[in-house]
Amino acid sequence: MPAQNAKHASWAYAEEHLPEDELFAEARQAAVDLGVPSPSEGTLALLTTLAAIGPARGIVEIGTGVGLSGTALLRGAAKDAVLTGIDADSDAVSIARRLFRSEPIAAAKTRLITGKATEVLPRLTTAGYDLVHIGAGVDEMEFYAQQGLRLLKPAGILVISDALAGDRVVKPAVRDPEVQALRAVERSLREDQRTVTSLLPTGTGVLVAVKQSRQ
Ligand SMILES: C[S@@+](CC[C@H](N)C(=O)[O-])C[C@H]1O[C@@H](n2cnc3c(N)ncnc32)[C@H](O)[C@@H]1O
Repeated sequence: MPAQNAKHASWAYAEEHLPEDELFAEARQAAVDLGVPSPSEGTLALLTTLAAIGPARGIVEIGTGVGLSGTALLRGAAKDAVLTGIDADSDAVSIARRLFRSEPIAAAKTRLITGKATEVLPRLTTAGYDLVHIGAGVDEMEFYAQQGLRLLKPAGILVISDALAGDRVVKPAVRDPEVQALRAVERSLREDQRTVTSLLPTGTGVLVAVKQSRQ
């Protein structure tokens, strides 16, 4: 098998590492009907794993959509965790609310806010959270990332999903504003003395930055 094909086969194999349950399959269909993109299976498994570190108690999510990623985060988080989910689309928020109600782990652990992340984030408590997931469009990506670092406690985890915008970030000829914003945020987090980072090929790319606790 040529190296490129083998690499793709490994990526696909890793994506299917954790089989999805019926609840997620239904939520995926609701997302398709609404026209909201969903995180990949591998991305959801990674979110559950990252939330299990600590485990996370305070979680903020930008772009909760129909609630797949929020549910994945709560499956790994502490029993008394609270997820503050922000989404500008009220239809998506209604579906997320239903999903959280059908998921025993997520019941009563979510605070959903319908609104623009640029307006909601500044109102949240500095150093009050263990994990921030940025799963929304990239119109204000640098602002979201800086707000994320402000919200995190030391050793908190910042996760940006769809960090490779499909496969567009890796193509030098692609220079549209969305791709440029993702390249810029990758560089700024990598160069930020407060963080250690890793860019993973999971799903459509996941950038993970941990806010260092040592000075
Ligand atoms: C890729 S979808 C998120 C999917 C979601 N994580 C899930 O698991 O279902 C992106 C979501 O971000 C929301 N969004 C986009 N820009 C936003 C903004 N500025 N503030 C809040 N939400 C935003 C969209 O309404 C959409 O639901």
